[in-house]
Amino acid sequence: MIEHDRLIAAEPEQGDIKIDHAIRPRHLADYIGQPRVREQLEIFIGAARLREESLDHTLVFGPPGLGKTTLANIIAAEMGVGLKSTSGPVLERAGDLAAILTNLEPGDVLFIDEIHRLSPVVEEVLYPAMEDFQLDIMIGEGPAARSIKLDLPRFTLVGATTRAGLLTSPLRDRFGIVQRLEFYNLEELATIVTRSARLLQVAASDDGAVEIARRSRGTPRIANRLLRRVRDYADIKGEGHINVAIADAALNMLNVDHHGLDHMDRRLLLAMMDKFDGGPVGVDSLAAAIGEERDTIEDVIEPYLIQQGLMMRTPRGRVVTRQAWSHFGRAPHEDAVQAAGEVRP
Ligand SMILES: Nc1ncnc2c1ncn2[C@@H]1O[C@H](COP(=O)(O)OP(=O)(O)OP(=O)(O)O)[C@@H](O)[C@H]1O
Ligand SMILES: [Mg+2]
Repeated sequence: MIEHDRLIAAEPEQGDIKIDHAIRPRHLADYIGQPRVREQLEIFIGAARLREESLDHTLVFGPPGLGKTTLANIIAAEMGVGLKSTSGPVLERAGDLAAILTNLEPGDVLFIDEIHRLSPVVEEVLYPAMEDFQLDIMIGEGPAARSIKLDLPRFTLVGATTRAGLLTSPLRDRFGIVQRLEFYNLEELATIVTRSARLLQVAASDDGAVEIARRSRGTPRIANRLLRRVRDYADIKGEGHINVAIADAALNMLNVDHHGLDHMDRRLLLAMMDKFDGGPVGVDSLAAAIGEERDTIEDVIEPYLIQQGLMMRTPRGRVVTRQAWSHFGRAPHEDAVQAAGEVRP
């Protein structure tokens, strides 16, 4: 079962959505970690409120589950304005975006998730809307076609994407504020687990929370999901109390290793070692070897492994590091280690 549904997948799943409303932070003060993002937004939001203006358009990027949607909601709440949400793939035609734009109230936040997936025609409509708060759209076809211009209320566009590099540069240039979310450290994740446990009325010791945090891949969504699974285990085997022993036993049972790596991570690293001698290997070959989409590797799996120093991107392709070989108890392949630019200790 666990082999199919990826326990530590960073994308939301059904169970996440159910408890999400209970634990999702609503205000900047409850948003744990990301100190640089929080500090900047506090200033920008404070200044915009002081001047009674709308906040500049804001782009938030980072791997799945780090808190982009949460941040969009917080921005609207802190500005005291409404939020309308949509996403890149949903907006198929220019008219879809026009309908949303003409429905905005002054000051509203328009949240566009997966903004790198907007179609070019929709992007064209977005440019004058962002820059001049004008809707400029063609209606009808052939000789009867005409262009109409409408004034829009001032609004704040909040765009979210897993990789800023996927945005076209005219779109990226139209954001006044750009925030990059980083993986969370152990202490921050433990604070998130403790907070969620409190809100869900689960008894968790500090060391139990730390153990869950350690194995959460730097990602709050995964931390909250592991907390739920460990709670189930604790209900049956630990009289409802989560401590370090219960957390460890539950996570071992769930196949999440001490590094927080799951079978997808392991499969990727093992394929690099076993099939490609540790690399360098191109991402497309790697995708074919493990039967995953290239995008999944680039957006979901690889960022954390790179951040943890288990693999690297080099101009010649991906390589595993010395640390990865030792994680799996193997002798490093010296060519690969050299390709990673690592010198013999
Ligand atoms: N800074 C934070 N402090 C506390 N909890 C957080 C924080 N960031 C995210 N979370 C929790 O993690 C969950 C996932 O966050 P969110 O849905 O905002 O991620 P996302 O970046 O939008 O992911 P995706 O790329 O899949 O859309 C939320 O339900 C929220 O409860
Ligand atoms: Mg989201």
